[in-house]
Amino acid sequence: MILLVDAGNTRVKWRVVSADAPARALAEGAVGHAEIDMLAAACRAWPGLVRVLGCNVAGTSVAAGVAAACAPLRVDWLLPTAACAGVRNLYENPERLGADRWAALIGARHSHAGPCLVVTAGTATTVDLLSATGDFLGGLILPGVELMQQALARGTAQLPLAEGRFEWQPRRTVDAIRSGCLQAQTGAVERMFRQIAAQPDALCLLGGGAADSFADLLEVPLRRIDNLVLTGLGTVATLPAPPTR
Ligand SMILES: Nc1ncnc2c1ncn2[C@@H]1O[C@H](COP(=O)(O)OP(=O)(O)O)[C@@H](O)[C@H]1O
Ligand SMILES: CC(C)(COP(=O)(O)O)[C@@H](O)C(=O)NCCC(=O)O
Ligand SMILES: [K+]
Repeated sequence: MILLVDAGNTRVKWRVVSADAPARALAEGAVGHAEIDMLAAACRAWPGLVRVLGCNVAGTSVAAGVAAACAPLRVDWLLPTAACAGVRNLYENPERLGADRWAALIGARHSHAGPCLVVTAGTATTVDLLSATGDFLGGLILPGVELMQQALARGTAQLPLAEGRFEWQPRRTVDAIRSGCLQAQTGAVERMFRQIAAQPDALCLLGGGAADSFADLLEVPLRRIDNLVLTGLGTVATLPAPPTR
């Protein structure tokens, strides 16, 4: 059995899979950075674990926390490369791509045969173009929904950090903030989708902790997929020599 770990800037998502069927989750969960030691309980609950494969974009102390929770198993961290599992990485500097984006692109390639827009709405929102032939063409990074709202509250005198709701014609400050942030997310997605919209089977794959806040607003062919990063890591786990450190 294998433990897959997606260490993001807000939460660490994990999934236990069997080595023969890494696409099927036997168990999964998510923990905040302050509770990473709870991963140790997952490790103890699955004594058949022989391997941990992860990706980390949350810095060295989160990586160290994951490593400590998984010990004595060692954690192999996915390294973005120029090509892996049928996906070609056209980033100018392939290794500079976030490892979570790379894993999600690999997951997308193995979930949908046509061209797709891979959207992960987490701390940041990423909007990545994957061609019908498996080329990662490039993508956007924007502040996630919560980060956008926090930035407005932090950077202004009059804007609160309060619950608003989406309105097409907002007439209260809190609704104007919420709607502005959600329109920014959906606008970015829909504009990027235009680049593949005319191709057969073009699809937007959407996941991440904030995905539900704007999924219903998106006017593109959409499939909600939770934890595409972990799906991609499951695919990488089947490779004879996965690019890890
Ligand atoms: N229970 C939750 N805990 C934390 N964030 C949540 C939760 N439910 C939804 N969210 C939203 O999900 C975002 C984090 O999503 P996630 O996919 O875990 O991000 P990351 O991969 O960056 O760690 C938060 O910014 C917040 O908007
Ligand atoms: C863009 C990200 C911050 C997204 O992180 P997340 O929201 O999943 O925590 C992360 O993928 C990252 O740090 N990327 C490195 C830079 C890049 O992908 O170009
Ligand atoms: K993200």
